[in-house]
Amino acid sequence: MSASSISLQGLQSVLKADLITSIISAAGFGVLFHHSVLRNVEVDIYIYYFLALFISATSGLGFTYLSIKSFTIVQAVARTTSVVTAFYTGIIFSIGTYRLFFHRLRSFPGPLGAKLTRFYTVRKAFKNVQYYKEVAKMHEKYGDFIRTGPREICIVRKSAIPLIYGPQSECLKSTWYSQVSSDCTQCSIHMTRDFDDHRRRRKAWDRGFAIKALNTYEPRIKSKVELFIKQLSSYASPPKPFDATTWSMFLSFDVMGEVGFGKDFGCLESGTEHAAIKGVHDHMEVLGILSNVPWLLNILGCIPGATAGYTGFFSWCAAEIKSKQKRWDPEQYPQDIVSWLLKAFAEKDVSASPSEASLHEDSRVVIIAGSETTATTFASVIYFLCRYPDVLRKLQTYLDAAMPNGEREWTYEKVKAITYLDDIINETLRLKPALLTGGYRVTPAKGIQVDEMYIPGNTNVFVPTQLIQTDGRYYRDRLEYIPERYGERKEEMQTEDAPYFPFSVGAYSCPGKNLAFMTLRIALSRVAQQFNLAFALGETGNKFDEGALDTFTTTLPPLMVQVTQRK
Ligand code: HEM
Repeated sequence: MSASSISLQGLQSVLKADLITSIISAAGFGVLFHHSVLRNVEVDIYIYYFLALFISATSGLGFTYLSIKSFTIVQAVARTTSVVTAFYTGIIFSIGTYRLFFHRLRSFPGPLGAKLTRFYTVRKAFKNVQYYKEVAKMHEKYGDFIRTGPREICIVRKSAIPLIYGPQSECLKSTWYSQVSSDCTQCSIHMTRDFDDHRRRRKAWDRGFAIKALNTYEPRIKSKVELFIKQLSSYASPPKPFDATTWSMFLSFDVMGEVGFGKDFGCLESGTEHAAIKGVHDHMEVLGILSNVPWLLNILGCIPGATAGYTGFFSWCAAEIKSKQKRWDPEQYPQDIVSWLLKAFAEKDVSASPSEASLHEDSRVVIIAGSETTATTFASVIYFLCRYPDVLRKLQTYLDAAMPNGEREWTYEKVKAITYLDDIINETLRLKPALLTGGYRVTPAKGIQVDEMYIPGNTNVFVPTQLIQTDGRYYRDRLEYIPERYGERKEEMQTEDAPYFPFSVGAYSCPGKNLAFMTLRIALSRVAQQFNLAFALGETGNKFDEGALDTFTTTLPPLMVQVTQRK
C-alpha cells in the first residue's frame, strides 16, 4: 500500500467523523489559519497564492468526500459546503474579533465598520463617489486621528505631512499601490512600492521635466492653447455657453498627447473626446471605488473582459511605444516625455523601466497623471474666475500692463513674471486639489510619533489633502477664494506655515509640477487676455462646486460658461 493511499484513507476516516465535529474542527482551523498565516503576511502580495490554495483545498476536500463510499454525491457536496463554510466563518470571526479587540490600532476612534473591513470604505466611496466628504464627516465626529480601515489611520494634522510624505520620511507607498501588481517589474513608477526601484526610475522621469526639456514643450503647449482660444472665440460670437469642464479636458489631453507622446489626440480640433480616452473616463468611478480594496481590483484586472473598456487606450499607448521604438534615433534630443523614458530603456540606463510591461505602464501614467489633474485644475480656475470677477479683472490689469498690445506681445517670460497668475493657481489647488483625499503610505516598523499620538508600525496612513488645506486652524477665511494669500497678504494671512501639498512632497511627489504650471500659466494668461468670463444663463456653479467625484484624481461635473471677447 502506497503512502498516498494511506494518507487518503487517514483523511477519509477523519472526514467520516460526525458532521458537528467536522464543522467545529474546520472553524477552529480557520481561526488557527488566520493567526498563524494571514496575520503574518501582506495578503495583497500573496493573494494569488491564497486563491490557488483555497481553490485546490476546496476541490481536494470535495474529491475526498466523493471518494468515501458511504456518502452519496449529495451528502458529499453538502459536507464539503458545510466544512468550507465553517472554515471561512472561523477566519471571519477570528479576523473580526482580532481587529476589534486585539489589533494594535484598537484604541483609535472610528466607525465600527471601518475597524472591521475595507468594504466599509468601499460602501462609503460608492455612496455618491465623494469619499472626501465622508472623511470630513468622520473627522468632525472622531477628531484628528481616525481609524478609517482595519489597519489605516487618517490624520488631520499639519505636523503629519513631513512625517508621512516629506523628503526625510521613512514611510513607503502602502498596499493601495498594489492594485495593478505587487511585482515592480510589472507596474508604473506611480504604482511601484519598491523604494530603490522607484528612486532609480524617477531619474529618467525627472530628465523629461528638466528646464531644457520644458523649453522644448513650451511652444507646442502655446499652439494647443491658441487652438483652444480659437474654439472659445466661436462660443463668444454668436454667444453660446461652453462647458469649461469638457473643454479643459480637451486642452489638457491634447497637450499631454503632444508633449507626452509627440502625437495629436485631436480633441480640440474635433471638439470630441478621443475614443481611447473615453474608455478611461468611463471607468474612473469604478476604479475610484474599488481601489479601496487593492487586491480585489488586482484580481478583477486579471479577469478576461473586465478591463475591456481600457483596451483602446492600452492599444493606443502600446502602438505609439512600438512605433517610437522602430523610429528610434539615439542621436536626436528627446522631444517628449515618453521619448525620455524610451531613451533610458534603449540605452539600458539604470533609471530605465525594468521591463517592456512596465515601460507600457509608464507611458499610460503620462496621460492619466498628466491630463486629468491639469484639466480639473484649469476647469476649477475658470469656475473661480466666474465666481470672483474681481480676481479676473485684477489679473487682466496685470496682463494689460505687461502686454499693452495684447496677444501680439505675449511671451512666456512676461507671463512668468506675473506672480498673480501663480497665486490664482495656488489658491485654486488649495480649495480644489486634483487629488482630493491624497496618497496612501505605510509607517516603518518602529512607527511614527505625530504630536501626542504614536502611530504603530506597518499602519497605512494618509492626510486628506482638501480637508487639511481648508482647515480653519491653519487658514483664515478658510473657504474664501483669496489668491492674495499667496502674494501680498502672505504674512498677514500666515500662509507660509499653513499645510499645502497639492503635488504631494518628498520622494513620491509629482514630477510634472513644472509642466502643469507652465500649461496653466499659458492657458490662463491667454484666456484672461482675450475674454471676459461669466456663468452662463441658468448656471449657478453650485453643482460644479459641490459635485466633484473622488476617483483618486477628481472627476468634475459640467460647468456652463459664457465668454465674451475683450475689446
Ligand atoms: C495640476 C496638475 C497636477 C497635480 C495637482 C498633480 C498631483 C500629483 C500628486 C498629488 C502626486 C502624488 C500621488 C501619490 O502620492 O500617489 C502626483 C504624482 C505623479 N504625477 Fe502629478 N500632478 C499634476 C500634473 C502632472 C503632470 C502634468 C504630469 C506629467 C506626466 C504628472 C505626472 C505624475 C507622475 C508620473 C506621478 C507619480 C510620481 C511618483 O510616484 O514618483 N503630474 N501628481
